[in-house]
Parts: sequence; structure tokens; C-alpha cells
Amino acid sequence: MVDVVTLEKKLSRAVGRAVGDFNMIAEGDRILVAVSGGKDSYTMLHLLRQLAEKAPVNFELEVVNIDQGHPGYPADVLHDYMKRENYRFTMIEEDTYSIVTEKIPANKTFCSLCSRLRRGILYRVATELRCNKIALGHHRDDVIQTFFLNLMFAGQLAAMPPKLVASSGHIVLRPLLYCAEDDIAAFAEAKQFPILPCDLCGSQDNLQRKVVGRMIDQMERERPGMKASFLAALQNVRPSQLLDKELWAKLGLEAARDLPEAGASSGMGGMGGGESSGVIAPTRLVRNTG
Ligand SMILES: Nc1ncnc2c1ncn2[C@@H]1O[C@H](COP(=O)(O)OP(=O)(O)OP(=O)(O)O)[C@@H](O)[C@H]1O
Repeated sequence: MVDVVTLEKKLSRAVGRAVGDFNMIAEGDRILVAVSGGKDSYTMLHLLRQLAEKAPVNFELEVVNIDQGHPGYPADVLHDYMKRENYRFTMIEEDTYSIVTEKIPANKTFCSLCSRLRRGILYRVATELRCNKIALGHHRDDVIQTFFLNLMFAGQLAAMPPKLVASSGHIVLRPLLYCAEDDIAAFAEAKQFPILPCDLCGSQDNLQRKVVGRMIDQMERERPGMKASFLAALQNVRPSQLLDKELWAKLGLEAARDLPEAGASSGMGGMGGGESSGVIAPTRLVRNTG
């Protein structure tokens, strides 16, 4: 059992790395931190405040929750927590629940419409609160699941952008993208964040994302370290070993360079080696030249 201090250090290092790698935060930023009342966004909020306290740049946090009109939504729980912790907090009441339940048949997933409606509200509120950025609590496991969903059902190699310019002009950030869900869950439990369940979709067992999530968890159980490898792969893309002719054209690729034999010394070590060098280092890289 890892203690909470160790977990906190691990998570804040991961957030610091993501923020640094993608240049997420700059002097004077006003960041709307979107908090659902789930473990991920509570953890994100906690870690962003810590970062704000020690970072060399000054930035401000505005915490926003959207009460989407679910029957029995326990709004007080969030109000009490934010007050106790002294966050600048706004709760927005928007009844997207009625829209979603009216438009989507009961046996179908509500998630995508629900989150699309929510996203529009967040953009509007960010403008009202003069925030230039919006932070969302997606983490490593969400990124991997999205990658697999796209691979398996959409015919695309794509995960989730760490940083995105929204149609509204706001920059959307995902500071938890290197954080493992298990660590977040353990941390949220240790900190006793007052979690609000999402009854709307929580009751639905047929979500494709859940199925894919279970499949990935199973792979991890059978071969521990696989999720870390998936994340590493997303940070280590070899366009010349893929079949996207538009990407080849964009990169001016005429032909891929041959790969060294598996296990051959590349001089780069580990998972290193740049695309331009044509050198691929991982010893378990799969290739088929036949
Ligand atoms: N009602 C809401 N109000 C404000 N922000 C929200 C709300 N619902 C979701 N978000 C934001 O969108 C992110 C992704 O939403 P999703 O429902 O996929 O979250 P999740 O995986 O259940 O995460 P969490 O544990 O934070 O709820 C959340 O982490 C949060 O930043």
C-alpha cells in the first residue's frame, strides 16, 4: 500500500511533466478547472493548486461545476467542499439531463451528447469568467481507451490531444494525461474527496468505452507494464512505419529507412531514437519485412 505523500509526489511529478512537455501554463493564465465531483477532477484541482503555489509563473484557478439537472444532484456537497478548501467556485445550473434523456433511447449511451452539451456550456462560462484556458480531468487510462476505441471502431490512429484550441478560442488542457487511474483513485480515496456519482451514465453497462477499458485492464493483468508501454508508444510515434500517405507527403518522406535488427545497438538506448535518423531502438518492435 503506497502512502498518500508518495502518491501525491508521483502524481504531481506527472502533472508537472505534462504541463512542461506541452507548455500548458503561462504567466497570467486564468484557468477554468472543470470539476464534475468525480475522483479525477478533484485530484486535478488539488494538484493544480499545488502547482500554482510553487510554480515560477503566476496563474489563477476558477473552479466550475455544471449541475446538469440530474434528479437528486447533491449540489451542497460540492459547495461545502469548495468553501472549506477556499477555492473560487461557481456552480452553473443547466438542465441538460432533460435534453439527453429525451433525445437518447433508454438502452443507448448518454455520454457523448451529455459531454458535448457540457463542453458548450464550459466554453460560454470560461468567457464569462474571463478564463483563457479550461482544464479537464482526463487521465492516462482515458487516453489509452480513446486510442483503442479509435483503432478498433473508427479506423484512426488517434488518442486525445494534451492541449487543444477549442472552436471558442479557449485552450483546453489535460494536465492528468500521464497519471494512472489507479493512482488517482487511491489518492482520491486517501484524501477522502466527497465524490458525487454520475447516476446518469453510471447505471449503463453497455458503454463501448467500458468494454474497451476492461479489455485493456485484462491485458495489463496478464502482462503488467502494458499500459505504460501504450503511453510510451503514444509519445514515440514512427510515421514512416505507418501507412498514411498524406503524412508521408507532409513529412517529405520518399522511403522509410530500414530498421536495425531487434536488439541491435542503436547507440540511442531504450525507447529513444529520432524518426529522422531512421533508427528504432525498442528490442520488441514488431516488423515484417517479408
Ligand atoms: N458536470 C461537470 N461539471 C464540470 N466539469 C465536468 C462535469 N462533468 C465532467 N466534467 C469535466 O470533464 C472531464 C471528463 O468528464 P468525464 O465524465 O469523462 O469524467 P470522469 O472520467 O468521470 O472524471 P471525473 O472523475 O473528474 O468525473 C472531467 O474530469 C471534468 O474535468
